[in-house]
Amino acid sequence: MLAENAENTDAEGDGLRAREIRAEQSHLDQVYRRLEEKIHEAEFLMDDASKRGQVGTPGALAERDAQVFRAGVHLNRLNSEFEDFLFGRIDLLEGKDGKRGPDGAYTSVEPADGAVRDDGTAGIAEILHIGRLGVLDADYAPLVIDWRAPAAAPFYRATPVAPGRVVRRRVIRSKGRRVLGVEDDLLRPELRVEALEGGELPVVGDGALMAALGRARGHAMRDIVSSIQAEQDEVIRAPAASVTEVEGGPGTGKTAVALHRAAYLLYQDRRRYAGGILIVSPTPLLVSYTEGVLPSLGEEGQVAIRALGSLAEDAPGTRGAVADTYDTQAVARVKGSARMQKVLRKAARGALDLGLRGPVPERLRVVAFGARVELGADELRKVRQQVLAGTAPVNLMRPRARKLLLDALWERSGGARRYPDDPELAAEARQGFDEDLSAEDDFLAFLDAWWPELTPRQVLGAMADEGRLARWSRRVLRPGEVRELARSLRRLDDGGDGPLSVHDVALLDELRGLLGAPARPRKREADPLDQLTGLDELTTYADREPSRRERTERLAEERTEYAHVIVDEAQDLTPMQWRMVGRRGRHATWTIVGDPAQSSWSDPDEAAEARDEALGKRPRRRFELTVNYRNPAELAELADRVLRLAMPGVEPPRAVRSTGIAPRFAVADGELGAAVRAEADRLLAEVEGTVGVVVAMGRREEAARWLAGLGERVVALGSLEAKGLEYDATLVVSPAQIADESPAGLRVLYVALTRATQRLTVLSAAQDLPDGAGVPDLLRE
Ligand SMILES: Nc1ncnc2c1ncn2[C@@H]1O[C@H](COP(=O)(O)OP(=O)(O)OP(=O)(O)O)[C@@H](O)[C@H]1O
Repeated sequence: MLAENAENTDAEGDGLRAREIRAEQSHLDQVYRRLEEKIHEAEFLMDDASKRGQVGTPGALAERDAQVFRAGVHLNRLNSEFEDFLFGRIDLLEGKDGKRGPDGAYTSVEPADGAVRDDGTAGIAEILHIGRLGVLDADYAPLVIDWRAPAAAPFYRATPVAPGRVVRRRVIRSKGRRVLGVEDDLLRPELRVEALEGGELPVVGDGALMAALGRARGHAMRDIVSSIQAEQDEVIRAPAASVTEVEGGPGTGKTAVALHRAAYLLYQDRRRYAGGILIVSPTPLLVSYTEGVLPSLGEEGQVAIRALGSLAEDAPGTRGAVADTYDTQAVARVKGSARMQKVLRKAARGALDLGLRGPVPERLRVVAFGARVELGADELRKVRQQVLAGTAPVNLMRPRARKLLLDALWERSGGARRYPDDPELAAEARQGFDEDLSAEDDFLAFLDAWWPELTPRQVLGAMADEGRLARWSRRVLRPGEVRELARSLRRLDDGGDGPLSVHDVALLDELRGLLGAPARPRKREADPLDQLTGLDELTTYADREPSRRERTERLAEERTEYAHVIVDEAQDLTPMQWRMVGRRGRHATWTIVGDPAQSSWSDPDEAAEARDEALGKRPRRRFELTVNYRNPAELAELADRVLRLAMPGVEPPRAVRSTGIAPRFAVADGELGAAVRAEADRLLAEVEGTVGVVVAMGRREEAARWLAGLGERVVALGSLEAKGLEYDATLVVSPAQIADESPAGLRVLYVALTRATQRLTVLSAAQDLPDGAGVPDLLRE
């Protein structure tokens, strides 16, 4: 039965494989028995705690709550249905010293002096099984080591060149409680080794990595926990402090590494990262593609994966702001530019005069000391300018505006001259004057209308007026840029409501800072602890104690700062987006992954400056990933031709796989839509998994119509949406059109050509100038 799953056709190999699978099965059975015991323990603890009386000192109750919370998290993790709880094993030589770490494993990486005997034989001294969580048996001996524990590092790091104590590395493939297969790598082939169980150390098959890479793709990314490679492992386990920067070409595992690093950091210092880890992704498509990876590693809750277009969604002042539309490349360039800071600053101030919240009064009349006192338009303007000379956020300047208005009214009323010889009486009179006026409805109504509380959306909406925008952006934007920007903002109505683009969101976030957060609406939200644990049937001490509860609510609601920020596809952030992300990590440590050769931003220097500003003076640690795990060599070679045009001199990553299948070149002679559909259909027949059809951004909607009815395995994508994603097969439609769409078009085309794990078809239209073999001009050698 088990042997059915074996891939080895050789009968002897089959027998060996089946025997080794049985051995791992018996270990897995033992692990599950122990897990069940732990689950019962955790359930008992929860049950017991919730039954206990709701009395006691606040300290004791809070401690009990914490215990229940921990047990709940633990229980949830144990109960998760992992596809492969146990996935690895290493057989190790005796270590240099006999010390054991907290997980029960020996800590030494290097073998003891006598571990290899003079005659080239050696004995296995220790076996470690590696899995998603650590499990100890009843005697505290390790049954499974958590993949993030130091003792598990040799599983990922050992190579034949530097094997350390590792003799054999085994990848175990299991589903639920069943072991399906094993694949071994022998790291010390020169030795004759006795297994710990006796007999010669058996070795089954090879190429666990290749087997993993060849499997068909679905619409979700898988974790790579069983086959992380040494250079990737170094990034994942790099110290958390300061900034870790990772560069690598397409398919080198940058996104995968970033996600595994989040899980590693949580394991390493859970208390610190309770402050939250933010992962910033360029598109909602990439967010949904990667979302399942962390839960599969046993981690959720403390990690927020957000698309750039929804980063401001939870912040007070921009709540609900989510991008759902696109800008043209020209408009995106203006909105993303660092120059927008100046324009927005002027807009935030200038918008006070626009009557966005009702007519702006031109004079202020009050009655003081039995007489009418009035400030006219000129005086009001002067007061406004005086207030705006400050640096506080505009909405928070209102108390100062009130104070300066009262000063001016006091002056005008002659109040200052009434008590020339008695400063004490004068001060008292002034206080009475201020109190009387401040309580007057008319004065308050004036203040509301004259210094209205503005929202970021209102100000952004106000920028749709070209004349006004031209005033606010004088000497900053060119007239053509002003026209395009104003036109794009006409999607918004007078109040600023309407569809937002991803670049609008960064502008709103900037305006939020310039205006200051408005007063917080009072509302009861779900307890964050409940969301983490699913413990909603329990009430906790914190629930019953209102001030603590409010504080917890407020913190969760206002989480715009994180303890660690991970930026994926960092090469694409515009300067304004760097500012938005930077505001969320002012006190954070950072991991930044990206590939300059895939950048769709046209001014890399400007973006680099903004990135430096966001990261400040923190020291940086740099890593490079060099192996392409996604594209077969045949497809990578084609993409490299575009890389040479886009970024001459840049070294492409090394593709590790070859399928023997060259890319296909087709030419659309007649109607483009029919050709796209026919080629997509052809790819669907050739691969089991997904097919991505990449078109120029301007063709997205058309393409979706062309493919209608072909089923869920095929998706139409604009070139910029393809970022970070992968498909079994890709159809790239009109390389020339993709390349011509923006100044960074060649790099965007490079992204499109590097999405496929198996097959690639390039479909040319007339503008691609295909040669006799259908190879478009841009892709010829
Ligand atoms: N060590 C590994 N074992 C198995 N699969 C891997 C490994 N490293 C990467 N992969 C696979 O290679 C593919 C590419 O990984 P990933 O998307 O993280 O690369 P990337 O560097 O972010 O690519 P891009 O820059 O093109 O977005 C994924 O399918 C990933 O699962």
